[in-house]
Amino acid sequence: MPRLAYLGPEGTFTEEALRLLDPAAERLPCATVSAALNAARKGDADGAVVPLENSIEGAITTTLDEFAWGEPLLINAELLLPVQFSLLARPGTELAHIKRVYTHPAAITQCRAYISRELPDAVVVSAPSTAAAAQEVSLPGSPYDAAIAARIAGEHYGLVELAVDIGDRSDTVTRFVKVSRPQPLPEATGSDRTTLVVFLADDHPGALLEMLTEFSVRGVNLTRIESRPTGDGIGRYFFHFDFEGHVADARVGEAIAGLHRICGEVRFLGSYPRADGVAPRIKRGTADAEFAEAGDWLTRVRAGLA
Ligand SMILES: O=C(O)C(=O)Cc1ccccc1
Repeated sequence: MPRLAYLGPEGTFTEEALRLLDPAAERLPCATVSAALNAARKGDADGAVVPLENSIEGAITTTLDEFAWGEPLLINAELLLPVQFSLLARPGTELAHIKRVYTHPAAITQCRAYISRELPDAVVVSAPSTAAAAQEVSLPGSPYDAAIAARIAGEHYGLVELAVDIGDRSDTVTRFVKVSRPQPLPEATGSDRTTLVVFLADDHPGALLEMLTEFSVRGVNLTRIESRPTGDGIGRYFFHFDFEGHVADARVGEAIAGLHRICGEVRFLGSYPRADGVAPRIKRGTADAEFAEAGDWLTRVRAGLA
């Protein structure tokens, strides 16, 4: 039974994602995304489940940066989870008396309209996770009057639900990934995604275009691109890419080998089945058989046989 670290404590959305990804896993709650990933790196856990992006606010930057800098980890599964937020408070609290709200930053950005409409004078403070916020609010001497978290977190920590489904949109989805220390990749399924981090060799006009060209000429469709600061000064960035396909696919392998040739460093972060099951549209000339046939043709040309 694998042991999986996750952003805890009990009752986070990440825990819900973990339970869906691996119902049999033993769960190791951690205080932060970094702590969960380090537990996987050090071997305290076999892997970790962390949030990567959501459909409103985009990337969870702590996760992106951890993947780029720490000891290498490989993503081996992803999950798309619809999330619903509740306003939770100690029994007896009235909406009118809520002055301090505690929750995870991703929940703050996804409940902006509700907060400004219903709690215009409340101070909203960032918590390590939604469940950590609910746990804190449940303490009798807590400086916070309410938490925004999953309904299940309210049940777990003995809070009452003052409002349900308070997200700005009811169709918000968060994408979670399961990672582990480097190990054999999941097999290609025909509906896969690959994730990479790329550092430039040097800054020059067209550097981004050159990277994109490696994908474009091989018919590889990007599903996410993000630039993140390297920390070496203003204007210094590295890049995160998600794209369709598995590294076992010829077009994907050739594209990332191309990036390896022209970039400073390419960190491979895994090929894994897509949660939505969408299969890529293969552009003419980019199927495995066409790459193989072109390779055979080149061999004949080089042998003076063509
Ligand atoms: O804090 C949590 O419960 C998390 O798992 C992170 C998060 C927060 C808000 C939306 C999705 C995930």
